[in-house]
This record gives sequence, structure tokens and C-alpha cells, in this order.
Amino acid sequence: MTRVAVLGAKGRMGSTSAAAIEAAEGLDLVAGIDVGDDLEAVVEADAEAVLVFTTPDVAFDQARWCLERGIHVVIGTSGFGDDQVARLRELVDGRSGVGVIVVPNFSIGAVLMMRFAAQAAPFFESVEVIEMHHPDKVDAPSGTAVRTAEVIAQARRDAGSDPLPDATTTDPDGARGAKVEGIPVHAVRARGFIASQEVVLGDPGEIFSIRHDSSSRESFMPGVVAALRWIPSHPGVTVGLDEVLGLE
Ligand SMILES: NC(=O)C1=CN([C@@H]2O[C@H](COP(=O)(O)OP(=O)(O)OC[C@H]3O[C@@H](n4cnc5c(N)ncnc54)[C@H](OP(=O)(O)O)[C@@H]3O)[C@@H](O)[C@H]2O)C=CC1
Ligand SMILES: O=C(O)C1=N[C@H](C(=O)O)C[C@H](O)C1
Repeated sequence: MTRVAVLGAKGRMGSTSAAAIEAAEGLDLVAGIDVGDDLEAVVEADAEAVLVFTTPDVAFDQARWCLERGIHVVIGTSGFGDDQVARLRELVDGRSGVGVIVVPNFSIGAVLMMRFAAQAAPFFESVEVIEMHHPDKVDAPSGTAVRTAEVIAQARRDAGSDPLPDATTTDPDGARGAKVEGIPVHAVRARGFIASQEVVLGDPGEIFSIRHDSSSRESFMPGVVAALRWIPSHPGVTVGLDEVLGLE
């Protein structure tokens, strides 16, 4: 049994995950932390692994606090870019046995969407990412969209692809989206969405779309449980769920 604490336990993902952990074999939910609670409760409960689903402004410091105490960490909170991952690596190096995994998206379909998008990207002149989320989300673009753009950009660099064609010279309001490593990313916030994303690839005479929709937070739970079961035996820093799923 792995003893698990959830940070952000009263939030949308934290509360759904707490219920999934309680129902999962091999995991024991020993603490739930939210605003106003002392992190020391994680140590007092003798948690071996912590699941982080707090907001992006506090998640890094909380993960560091846990790693410094030798507690494994599974990070679901968005906004962990290359800089934060490098800092996690510094924290973990020299602390034998402790592991941290940063997972931009726990849903199996989203993991595959990112892989397929990277695979397809060098074959098309154009590629853009459109992410659609509920309007209570505080960060844009989504962590999934950023990761998708990063893996697309890497695949195009590796293949020696040309820059994306775009004649736009006037865009005072940013209608062409954010540019993540040169890939346009567009964020929609509308009631009715949980988390959706479409990667649009274009070539002369054809459009290829790769779309994923999470219509319920249930979609993230198998990935959350798998990462929590995996982390105690995988020290160091891991990014993405691919290795957990045996996709690497
Ligand atoms: N990796 C993945 O697959 C997924 C990642 N996410 C990401 O997870 C994160 C959380 O999303 P979501 O659950 O929707 O957000 P919520 O706002 O519903 O949950 C965040 C929770 O953390 C609490 N919190 C804030 N600060 C602290 C603190 N210092 N200590 C303890 N708890 C704190 C919040 O309390 P309060 O509301 O009072 O501020 C809230 O209860 C986001 O970054 C989101 O992008 C979401 C879905 C899937
Ligand atoms: O805030 C959310 O809801 C989600 N956040 C993650 C992200 O930023 O990519 C994962 C998923 O898209 C849901």
C-alpha cells in the first residue's frame, strides 16, 4: 500500500482524485490538504506520495517542500515549464530514491493526442493548437496546449521543417494566438467544456484534425491512479505519462 496525501483536496480535481484513490487497490488516502491547512499534516500522516492539484501559484513551493522531506510527488497542476522542471531536477539530484512526475494531462486520449500530433506535424506545412476549457480555469494557455506545442516544435526541428506559412502583418489584438515555440495556440473559455483540444494540420488541399474531449473529470482518474502506483519505484524527474503507460 502506498500512503497518499492530496493537496488541493477540496478542488475539482483534488476531490475527484481523493474518491478515486479511496477506491483504488494499493493506495491508501491518509491526508487531504486545502487552503488554511498546515502542510505538516502530510508528514504527521506519514504520507509516502503526494498528489498536487493546487493552483499554479503555490504548487511549485509545495512540491519542493515535499521533495525536501523525501516524499514522492505527482504533479497535476498546470504551468510546470522547462524552468520549473530544471529546478525540480536540482532538488531531486543527490536525494536518492525520491521521485517526482509532472503530468500535463492524465487522460489517456490526451496523451495519445500529443504523441499523434508530434508524429504528424513534420508532414504538414501548417499546424495550430486550439484548446477549450471551462471558464473557471485560471491559466491560459492550458498546460496540455503548451506541452503539445513543445512536442510539435521539437518534432519539426528534428525533421528540419520550414517555418509555418503566415502572411499576417497586422494583429493589434493578438487574434493569431499565443506563440509557444513558434506554434500558434488559441484558448477558448466557455461554459459547457471540461477540457478539449484540437490540433489542426494543413497542407495544400487537405486539413487533418486531431481532437480530444474530456467530458468528465473521470477521464483523468486512471492516469492519476497509475502515476501514484508508479512513482515510489521511479526516482528522479519524469515529464508526461508516456513512460507510466509503457509508451516510451
Ligand atoms: N494534469 C491534469 O490532467 C489536470 C490538471 N489540472 C490542473 O490542476 C490544477 C487544479 O485544477 P482544479 O482542480 O480545476 O482547480 P480548483 O481551483 O478547483 O482546485 C484547486 C484547489 O487548491 C486549493 N488551494 C489553493 N491554494 C492552496 C494552498 N496554498 N494550499 C492548499 N490548497 C490550496 C484551492 O482552494 P481555493 O479554491 O480556496 O483557492 C482549490 O480547492 C490546475 O492547474 C489545472 O490546470 C486540471 C485537470 C486535469
Ligand atoms: O484546468 C483544467 O481543467 C485542466 N488543466 C490541465 C491543463 O492546463 O492542461 C489539463 C486539462 O486540460 C484540464
